[in-house]
Amino acid sequence: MPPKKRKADAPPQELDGEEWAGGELSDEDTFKKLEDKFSLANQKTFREIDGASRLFAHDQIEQALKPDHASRPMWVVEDGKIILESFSPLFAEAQDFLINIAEPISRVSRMHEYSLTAHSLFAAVSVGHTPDEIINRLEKYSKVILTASVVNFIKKSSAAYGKAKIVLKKTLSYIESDDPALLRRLLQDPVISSSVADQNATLITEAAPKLGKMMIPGTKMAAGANQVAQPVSTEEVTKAPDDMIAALREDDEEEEEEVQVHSFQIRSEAREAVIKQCWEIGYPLTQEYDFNNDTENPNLDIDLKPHAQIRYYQEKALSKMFSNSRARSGVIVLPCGAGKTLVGITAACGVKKSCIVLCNSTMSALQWRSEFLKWSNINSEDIAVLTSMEKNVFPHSAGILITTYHMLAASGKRAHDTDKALNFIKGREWGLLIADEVHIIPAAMFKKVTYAVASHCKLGLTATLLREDDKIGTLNFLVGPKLYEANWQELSQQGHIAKVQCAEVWCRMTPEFYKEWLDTAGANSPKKQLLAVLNPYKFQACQFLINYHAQRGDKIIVFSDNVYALEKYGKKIGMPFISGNTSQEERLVILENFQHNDKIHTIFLSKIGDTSLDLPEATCLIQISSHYGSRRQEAQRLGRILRAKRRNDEGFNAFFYSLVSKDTDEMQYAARRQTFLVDQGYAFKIITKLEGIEDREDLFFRSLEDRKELLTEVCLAKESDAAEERIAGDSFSTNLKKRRKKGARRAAGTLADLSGGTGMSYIEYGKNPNHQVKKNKGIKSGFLRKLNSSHTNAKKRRAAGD
Ligand SMILES: Nc1ncnc2c1ncn2[C@@H]1O[C@H](COP(=O)(O)OP(=O)(O)OP(=O)(O)O)[C@@H](O)[C@H]1O
Repeated sequence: MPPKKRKADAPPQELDGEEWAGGELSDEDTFKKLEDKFSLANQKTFREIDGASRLFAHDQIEQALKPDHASRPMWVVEDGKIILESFSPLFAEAQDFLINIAEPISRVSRMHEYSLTAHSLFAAVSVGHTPDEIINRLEKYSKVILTASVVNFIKKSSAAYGKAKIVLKKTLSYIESDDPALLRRLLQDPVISSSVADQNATLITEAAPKLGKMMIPGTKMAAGANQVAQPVSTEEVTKAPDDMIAALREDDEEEEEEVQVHSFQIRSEAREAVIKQCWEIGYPLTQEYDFNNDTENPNLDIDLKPHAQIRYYQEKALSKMFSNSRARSGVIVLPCGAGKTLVGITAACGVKKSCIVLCNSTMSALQWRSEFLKWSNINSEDIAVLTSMEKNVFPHSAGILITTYHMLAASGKRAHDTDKALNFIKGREWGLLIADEVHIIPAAMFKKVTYAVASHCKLGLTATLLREDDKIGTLNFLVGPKLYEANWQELSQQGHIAKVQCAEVWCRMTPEFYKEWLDTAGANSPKKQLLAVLNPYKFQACQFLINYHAQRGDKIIVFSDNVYALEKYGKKIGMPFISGNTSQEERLVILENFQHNDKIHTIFLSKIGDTSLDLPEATCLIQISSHYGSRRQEAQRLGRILRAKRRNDEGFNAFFYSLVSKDTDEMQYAARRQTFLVDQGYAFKIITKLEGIEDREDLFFRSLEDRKELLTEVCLAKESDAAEERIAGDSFSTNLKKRRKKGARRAAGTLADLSGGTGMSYIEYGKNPNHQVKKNKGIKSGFLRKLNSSHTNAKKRRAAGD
C-alpha cells in the first residue's frame, strides 16, 4: 500500500512548521525527517533543550505510547535502556523487578536509569526468571510497546542458559552437561579445546548425582539438576488435586530414569579463559554449588546467633545468591557501612562448608574474624587467620580461614610456616570463597588467587563496581555476575547508612600562586598540582571548615593524595597525619586519640585511609587533593563517613567537602570524580563563598608575606615531594586525564544550607530514622529458615537413602 499523503499545512506537532512549507510529504518522508531530526548526530540540539530529552530522542521515535501510559512507571527503549519514574505508585515493585534483570546506571531522585545487558539477563535467568516472564513484566510496566529488537534480545540472551556448567570435583575443574553433542561443539572451539587437561581423553560419562529438591515457596516444583525454579501462576495453584497427583507421578517416573552427565576436564589455570570463551560463543556456563548434597566435603557447624537480624536488603542480596537450593557465584554490591561483612557471614552460615575469606589488609582480616565471632556461633578454634603476623590454619576437617590477597598471591621465597599454610589452602576444596573489596584487586592478582583456591562457589563483596582501568568486566569471569546492587539513597533514607551533604568548595587562587601556576609548564606537572593544593585560599577554607565542624562536635578527616601537602596542612593546623610512611604503632595511637580524645578532632590522611583504616567515628570529610578523576576513590572516601555512629540522631547529616582551586585542572577532575555519586542520587552543592571567612583573623596566610613564603617553599620543593604517594597494591596508576568526561549535577548553595542552618535539610530529613529502622527490622528468620530447612531436607533425604 503506498504511504498516505499528509497536507503540508498540517505538520505533526513535533516538527517545526516552516520545515514543511511548500509541498506535500508522504509518511515515509515525514518519518525520514523525524529520524534525521532525532538522530544521534543531532543530539546536541536536544542537550541544549534540557538534560533528559536526549535519552529518549533517538530511541522513542518508533514506539507508540500506550493509551494508559501515565499510570505505567517506565520507558523501555530500543537499545535496552530503561527509565523508571521513582514517583510512580508502581515504583517499588517495578524497582524490585528491574534490579533482578537490568544494570542500574543512575538513580537520581526522580528518574532511575537501568540497562538490559546480556550479563544482567544471564543473572536474571539464573535466579529463576524466564524470558517470557521478563518480557511480560516489562510490557506491563512500560509506557511504550516493547520493540521486536528488545524482545529478541531478551530471548536470545537467555536461550542458551543452563546447558553447560563448570563444576569442581576433587579440586579439578570440569565442564559438564547432559548433552554430549553440546560438549563436542564446545570442544571444537580452539580456546576451549586447547584448555582441555588431557588432549587424548574422551568425554567422561557417569550417572548424574541425585540432586536435592527443595520446595521453594511460590515455585512450581522442586529444583533439580539443570532446572530453574518456575514461578507458579494462580491458575496452577488452584489446579485440581488429581492433576497435581498426576504431575507428581510423572515426576516420580522421571526420577527413576537414570540421568547421565558428560564432562571433560580443563586445566585449572584456563578456567577463566574457558568461562569467557563459552560466554562469547553463546553458551554461558553456570557456576552453582549444590551444597546440600555435597557429601565429599565435611559440614561446618555454623549458624547466626539469635541476636543477628539481617536487614531486608541483606536478605534480598542473599536470596539472589541462594535459590534453587544452590549457592550461585557472583558479586553483591552494597554501599560502605551497609553491612557487607554480615552478608558474607550469613552466606557462610548458609553453605555450612569450609570457607575462605580474602581481604585486602591484615587489619580487615582481623575485623572479619571478630565479626564472625560476633554474629555467628562458630567455635573460635574453627576460625583461623593467615597473615604475615599470624600463620594459623584450623585443626578440624572444616573451618573458616581468613587471609589477604597478598598472602596468597605473593611469589618468591616464603617462610616455612607460610608455605605450610598455603599448601593447606591449595590442597583442599572450599565450599565458599568470599572475596572482600573485590573491585580493587588487580585482575592478575585475583586470577592467581583463584587458581590457588579450589572453591565451589565465590561471593564477591564490594561497594562500587568501578575501576578506572576498565577491568571490571573480568569479575564476571573470575567471580560471577553481579547478583544484587543496593540503592544508596534508599538505605540512607532508612537510616542504615548516614545521610551525607556533599559540597564542592571553589577556592580562588591567590594572584601570586596563580601566576606561578600559569608559568609552570606541563598540564600535569606535579608542581602545578602542588600549587593548586597548597593555594593559601584553599588552606584558609580548610581551616575555616575544620573550625566550623569541630565546634559542632564533628570528627573530621582531611584527605590528600599528596603527602608533602598533607604534612604541611597537618603541621600548620596542629593535628596528626597518617601516610604510608607512618608506622603501624603510630597509626594506632593516632586513631585511638581520634576516637577517644576530644582535643583531636581532626586527622589528615593520605591515600592509605581510602580503604585500609577503620574509622567509625568520622562525621565530616574534607578532600584537599585527589587522584585525578577517580570515581571509585571519591565513592570510597564518601564511604568513610557513611557509617557515622551518630547517623541515627534526628536530623543528623555527615558532610563531604571537596576543595577545588578555581580555574585549575582540579575543577575538571572534581566533576568527573563526582559522577558516580551523582548517579547514586547525591547532589553536590557548589559553595563559591564561605560566609564570614574574611572576618576570621585567626586564619593562616592572611598577609602577603606569609603567602609569598609559602610560595617559595612550594617552588623549592623537590619533584619527588610534589609527586603523588605510591602505595603497594594501589591500582590507580593510569592517567585518567585522557578519559572521557561526564557531566555532574551541581546546584548553588551556602554552607548554612548544607548544615541545615536554613532549615531545608532538617525539613527534608526531619523524620526520626530510628522509626524507619525499626519498621524495616531484621528478617533473619525467613531467609535462614529457608536455608536451614533445605539443609534439613537434604539430610533427611540422605538418611532415607535417596
Ligand atoms: N543486620 C545488621 N544488624 C545490625 N548491625 C549491622 C547489620 N549489618 C551491619 N551492621 C553493622 O553495620 C556496621 C557496618 O558493617 P560492615 O563493616 O560490614 O559494613 P561494610 O559494608 O563492610 O562497610 P565497609 O565497606 O566500610 O567495610 C557494622 O558495625 C556492623 O556490625
